[in-house]
Amino acid sequence: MSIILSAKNLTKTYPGNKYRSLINFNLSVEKGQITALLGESGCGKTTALRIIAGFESSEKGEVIINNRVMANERLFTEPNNRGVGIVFQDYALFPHKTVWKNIVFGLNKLPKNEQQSVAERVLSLTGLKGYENRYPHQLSGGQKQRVALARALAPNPGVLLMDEPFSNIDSMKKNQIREEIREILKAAGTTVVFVTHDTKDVLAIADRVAVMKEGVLMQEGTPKEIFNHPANEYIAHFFGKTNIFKGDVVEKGKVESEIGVFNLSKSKDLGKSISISVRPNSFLVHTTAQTGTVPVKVKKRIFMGEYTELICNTKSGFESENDLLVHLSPDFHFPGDRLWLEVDEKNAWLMDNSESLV
Ligand SMILES: Nc1ncnc2c1ncn2[C@@H]1O[C@H](COP(=O)(O)OP(=O)(O)OP(=O)(O)O)[C@@H](O)[C@H]1O
Repeated sequence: MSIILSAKNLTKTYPGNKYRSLINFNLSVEKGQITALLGESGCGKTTALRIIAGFESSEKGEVIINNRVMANERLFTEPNNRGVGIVFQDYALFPHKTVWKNIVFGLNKLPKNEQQSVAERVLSLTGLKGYENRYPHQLSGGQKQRVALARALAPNPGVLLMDEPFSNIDSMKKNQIREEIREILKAAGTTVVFVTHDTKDVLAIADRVAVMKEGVLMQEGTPKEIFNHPANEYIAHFFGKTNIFKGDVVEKGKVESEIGVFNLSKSKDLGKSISISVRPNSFLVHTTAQTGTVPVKVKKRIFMGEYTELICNTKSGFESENDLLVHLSPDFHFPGDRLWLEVDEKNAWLMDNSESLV
């Protein structure tokens, strides 16, 4: 697979700020891949996207697109010469131009007949045939987004950059629109980097995800890898609900904790503290005490449709302040407020507490 986009050591301090908004940011994106930059507000994801697009400069490092160095310490290529398409958060459609005119706007270097065939291709790709003569105000949010996408795809960009593409779509429609967008992007074979703070966007459309915090890319991988094997507690929490238990390395390769004893593949110093992440649906749940189980007291049951969320107290004596989340099938009935939990080795993910950056 060939690398279409590579960002190396991008670093940014905005004028007047005492902190760096982006710190040694590295990313490689393969052809046809959809990569998400994920993180909470202010973590630097838009800054990374804007540097790749050429709307901001980096203090050091370089941006390479399609084997061409677009920016480094000596050179800077303007955004319109980078071969990137951009879909802005607010779509930035021209309000007084029809859908058709919005789409052909960036094609003015092509002869008229080619403009026509490209526009027809992207209209059909984005399911907008029949809407050519409408104005943006005559479209739904999802349709506007597809026009923005059609306009960005029309010049056949090497890389498409999207800033929070689903933030203006109401939540009822989001799932359907995410699926449509993924299908369009995959059908076009486009290489994409998009920014989001919503893990649901990532799980629905991304092939890979880069999780960021305070200007640093902390972990990069497939959504499944990051969900199952987060590098640290922050990522474990960010990527869906989880329970964190503390454990200690008691002998070489063994971690002892409140929720059980686990094997550790990497060698760690004796006495070292380890965090154990267990997703709420990963417990084996018993209604009676068994060896190797931990008793919990159920404080609250919340019906969530596909599952029931239990909020429990753990630790012997039930005095812990820490809530523990358990997801059960709504059909799982149990009398009273006591359950016994067990964690299978394969469902426990052990992390070094040092938040070491991967
Ligand atoms: N033009 C600017 N001037 C000064 N500081 C800025 C500028 N743009 C962004 N910042 C700061 O840089 C940091 C990262 O901002 P950035 O917009 O990249 O974050 P983000 O992760 O995209 O956040 P959001 O999800 O809220 O858009 C923030 O602390 C922000 O206040």
